[in-house]
Amino acid sequence: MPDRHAFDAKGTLRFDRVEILRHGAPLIALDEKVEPGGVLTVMGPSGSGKSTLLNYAAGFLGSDFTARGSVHIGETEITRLPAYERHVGLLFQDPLLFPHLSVAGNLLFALPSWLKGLMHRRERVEKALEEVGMSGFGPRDPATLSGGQKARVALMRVLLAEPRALLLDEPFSKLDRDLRSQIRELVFAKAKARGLPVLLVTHDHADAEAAGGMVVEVRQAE
Ligand SMILES: Nc1ncnc2c1ncn2[C@@H]1O[C@H](COP(=O)(O)OP(=O)(O)OP(=O)(O)O)[C@@H](O)[C@H]1O
Repeated sequence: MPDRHAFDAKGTLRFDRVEILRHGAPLIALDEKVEPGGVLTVMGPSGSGKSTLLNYAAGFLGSDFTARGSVHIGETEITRLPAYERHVGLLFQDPLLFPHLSVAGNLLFALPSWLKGLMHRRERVEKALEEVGMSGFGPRDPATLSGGQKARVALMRVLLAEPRALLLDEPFSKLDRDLRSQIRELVFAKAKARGLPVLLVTHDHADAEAAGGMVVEVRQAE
């Protein structure tokens, strides 16, 4: 049996005295936690290191940076694990759907490898589309979708991979106002229903308010 999960329990996402340095100079620091189903919002000026912080948690820190401190989900220190075993779901400004795959292909790609049987996999995908009001969209080319539809597919692609936490890097910023509030309600509701802790990076106070949790303001590094 392949490793079904590197770790199973849902848990608190915890940044334990994390400090990130760029070329040896302090960039950003975070010492906070977010409970399952909760949202922690990180706000701050452009260039203050918010995306870098998410990259550290996800395992993609660039070579210009070094980090101290650790990131945990429940009892597991994920910063000790390779990126592919961290089970964090990432959403960015752009939905980043694979252009050469259909909507269903994008979603099938995300399913964990232990989930066997093509029929079973297809059913999961169809259910995911149904969950976001997109039944029957499986064969569509992602290029033919509206911005809101792309955002919904990107969300379900992340959730189908069964993450233990969500890291959101300005995922609503390219959507116009009405759509923005719809999509963010959807993202927060799905995360809450699954008991996932969420770290949200945003410039928008309305996003922070809608998230409802604690807000941390980071400053521009000197
Ligand atoms: N891959 C990289 N290699 C080197 N420097 C980088 C890299 N990515 C970002 N930087 C630099 O690191 C600093 C922090 O960037 P980061 O993208 O984390 O900031 P941010 O707070 O997310 O900004 P924004 O709000 O504009 O998205 C910036 O000075 C940026 O130019």
